[in-house]
Parts: sequence; C-alpha cells; structure tokens
Amino acid sequence: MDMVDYGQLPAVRIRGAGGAQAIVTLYGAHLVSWQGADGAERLFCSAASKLDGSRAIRGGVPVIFPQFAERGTGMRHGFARVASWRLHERGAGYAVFSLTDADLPPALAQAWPHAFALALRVQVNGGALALAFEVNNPGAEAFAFSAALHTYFAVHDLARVRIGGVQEGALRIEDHIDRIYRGIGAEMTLADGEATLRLAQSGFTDAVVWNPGALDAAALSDMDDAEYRRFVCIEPALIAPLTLEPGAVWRGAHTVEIGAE
Ligand SMILES: O=P(O)(O)OC[C@H]1O[C@@H](O)[C@H](O)[C@@H](O)[C@@H]1O
Repeated sequence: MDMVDYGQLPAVRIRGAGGAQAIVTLYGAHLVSWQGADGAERLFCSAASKLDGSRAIRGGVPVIFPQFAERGTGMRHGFARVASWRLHERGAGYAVFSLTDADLPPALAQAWPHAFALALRVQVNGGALALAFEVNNPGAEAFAFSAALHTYFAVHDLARVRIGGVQEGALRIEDHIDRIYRGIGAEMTLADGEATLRLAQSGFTDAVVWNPGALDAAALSDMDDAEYRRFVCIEPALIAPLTLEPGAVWRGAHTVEIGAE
C-alpha cells in the first residue's frame, strides 16, 4: 500500500493478492480505479472529471450519504462524496476510510447537524472487490439517512450490455436509463460481451441503474459526449431514508467478482 496522487488528489493505492490493485482518493473516500489480476481497469472515470477537490469525481464509486439524488433538502447525493475522509486503517489488500461530523467544514456540518461516523472498507483480492460501508450514530438523537455506492462500471460498448438479476430477463440499455429496482436480494450480473461481473449486495435494499444517454451526457460538463457508451452505473442503494437510533450502526456491503464471458 502506498500514497499516490490521482490528478491533484492524495490517494491510497491498495495492493491485493494476485496483482489486484485499487486506488482510493481521500476526497470522498472515492474508489477511482480497480484492477483484478489481469490488470484490466474495471471502473470508468471520465477524462473530463475534475480531480482537484472542487467537485465530485465523475466515475469510480462515489459514496452517497446522507441523501440520495434530490430526495431531500440537502446537497444533491449528499456531502460524503465531496468531504475529505481520513485513512483509518490499512493492511494487506485493504484500507479503511473514516468520516465523522467533526471532519466536516462548518457549512456542511451546520446543514446536517447530526453526530455520525462513517467507515468505508475497500478490499481487493485476485478477481474480487469487496466494499463495506458502515454508518454509526454516536450521538444522543436519532437521524435518518439514505446511502448508495454509485458504482460506474467500465464497459466496452453500452449497446452490448446485459444486466441480470434486476428484472425478469436481461436488462438491455439503448440510451438514457435512470431506474430504481427495489428489494434486490440475489446476485446480479453485468455482461458486456467481453467479461461478466458478478455483483452481490447486502444491507442495501435497492439497486439503481443509471446511464445519462447521449442527450444528458452532452449536457454534463464533466463528461465527454461519447463517454456514456463506456460505462453503466449499477448502484447498491438504500433509497427510503432509514432512521438510525443513538448508538446504532447500519452496514451495507457490495462485492464484485470478475468472471469469464
Ligand atoms: O450528476 P450526479 O449528481 O452525479 O448524479 C448522477 C445520477 O445519479 C443517479 O444515481 C441518479 O439516479 C440520477 O438521477 C443522476 O442523474
């Protein structure tokens, strides 16, 4: 494990068994790169993304907390993806990042005045990636939150994408899609004609499938026009706000395994 720069952002490189690697920026505890043993990059990150801490990174795995999209009065998709996290622990093949209310700049802390402690554990091992997200309430009052791991999977061509496990039959994506699948239980698959990824989640009850399509991609200043064909977001999510009592902890996990086509 070593410290590297990702654009202008300090980041941690995690090295796992069999040559697996991941890079996580402290800004957002944002997993921006994941390679299995074969060295192929499995996450998409836009060439047009800001990498200087001035706005959320477009790609990788943004941590969404405590609000999903515009479902609330706070920042769109919450503040966790634009906050500076700490490296809490590291070991062979993994690192744990933490964020508490005390780490937030005053404006963000005032906008969401609750005591909280988040932890994100990122582990790589051969062809597997494991993300474990934990929300703690160390305060004296309950708070409600939503959360997601907004994973941008790299694909060779959007037109060849088949997603299994979210609906009856495979889901194909022609262009724009923004759908919430509720009550996800079993494994999902993502195939793009070159490889199949097996995805599993726990704690997170929902999965969001998102791609901006040609029109919306053209309107995004932090994405090149043709890049929408190179990724699909499949996001383990907890959409309906969950109330966390004082002293309670909530855990959500997301695992991805690289398989052959
Ligand atoms: O541009 P943002 O804030 O990163 O959001 C990207 C997308 O994130 C998805 O999770 C939402 O379902 C979409 O509605 C949204 O457009």
